[in-house]
Amino acid sequence: MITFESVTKRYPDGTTAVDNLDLVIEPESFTVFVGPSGCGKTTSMRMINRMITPTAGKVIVNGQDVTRTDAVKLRLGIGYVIQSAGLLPHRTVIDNVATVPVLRGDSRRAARRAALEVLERVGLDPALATRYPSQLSGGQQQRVGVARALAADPPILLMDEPFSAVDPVVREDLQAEMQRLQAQLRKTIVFVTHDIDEAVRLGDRVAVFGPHGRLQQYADPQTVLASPATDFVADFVGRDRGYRGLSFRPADEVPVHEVRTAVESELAALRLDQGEWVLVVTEDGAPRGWIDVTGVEGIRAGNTLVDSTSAGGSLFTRGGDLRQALDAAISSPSGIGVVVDESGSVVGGVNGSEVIRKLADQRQAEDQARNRHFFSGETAG
Ligand SMILES: Nc1ncnc2c1ncn2[C@@H]1O[C@H](COP(=O)(O)OP(=O)(O)OP(=O)(O)O)[C@@H](O)[C@H]1O
Repeated sequence: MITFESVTKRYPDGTTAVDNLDLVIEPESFTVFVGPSGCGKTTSMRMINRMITPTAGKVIVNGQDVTRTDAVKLRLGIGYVIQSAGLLPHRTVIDNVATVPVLRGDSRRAARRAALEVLERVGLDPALATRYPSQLSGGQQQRVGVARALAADPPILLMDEPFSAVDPVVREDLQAEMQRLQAQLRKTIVFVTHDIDEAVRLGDRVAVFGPHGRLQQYADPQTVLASPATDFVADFVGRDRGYRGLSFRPADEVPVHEVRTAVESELAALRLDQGEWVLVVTEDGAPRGWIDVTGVEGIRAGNTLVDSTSAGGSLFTRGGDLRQALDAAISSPSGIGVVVDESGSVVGGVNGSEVIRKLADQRQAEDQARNRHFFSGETAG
């Protein structure tokens, strides 16, 4: 069991990321933390494995206050899957999966044999085991990320927006795979997403986070949908369900703006204003996450790129629909949805309010067309 007891996290710059959180996560349950970007989901999750320590209150895992447990031992019992899969690029798939068991003291041979079994379990062809991560598709990499987290057979699995960066079809496959796995394995899973559809589909329990890191509702998915506890939840749930209609509308008229980008080696020298965000990209132009002034300070102080950037959510591949464009915008800490081309390189950004405006324009044009048919005596199609 995982318990949050009056947990607050305030960052040194004064941001309250999590405000007085009380939450009990039952063993073997699938709990989803959902809410828009910046409402404290990731911070809450990272307090479970002690990547972040609370400012006040306690996080208790299996009866022990995590700040009083040995961090290494604690993490051996907690698998962790992140959006970009976090695979080691210079190790083969099988060695990525075998990493933790080897660290734990298993022989390399035994760890590799077990890794092959886990790969099969997550639906990956064992023939891929000798490839390097860059030789896999995004969806396959995420499966390897899940396999790696499962390899040490931890009772708890933390998953932070694990499927946000893959396209919607692959994402549905991965969700179905997760449901199948959970039915077999019965782990205690905590899963972060900004997508209410994903939350409702996967969760036994859904925790909806709102502004300033305040928990708005914690209930089973049906209750969240049918009886939202606050106006915020009603708006979030209602708005997001309205998105479904967006999937049929192309986004090709939504303006794509230039976004400021930087590669890792340029970060320490960046000068940013408070509230300004820069998109970090690889040498090939693929997105790696957003950075703000606090992140740049972190880089200068020697923190890693992963610790200094916000992964952001889903990407919008040029040519996609309005839902994907809006999804990218609301899941991004900067409010700008990242647009990539077919090869995954950044081409610019879309703005959430412009996506909504485009939708309103399209609906208005359709209404006018219907009225024209009506007044001319034709039947609308
Ligand atoms: N290291 C940090 N220093 C200062 N503020 C931070 C730090 N990490 C997160 N924050 C702030 O805390 C708040 C909560 O962030 P958190 O990442 O937990 O939210 P989230 O809901 O997971 O959002 P996202 O989905 O974008 O990651 C945000 O306002 C964020 O800017």
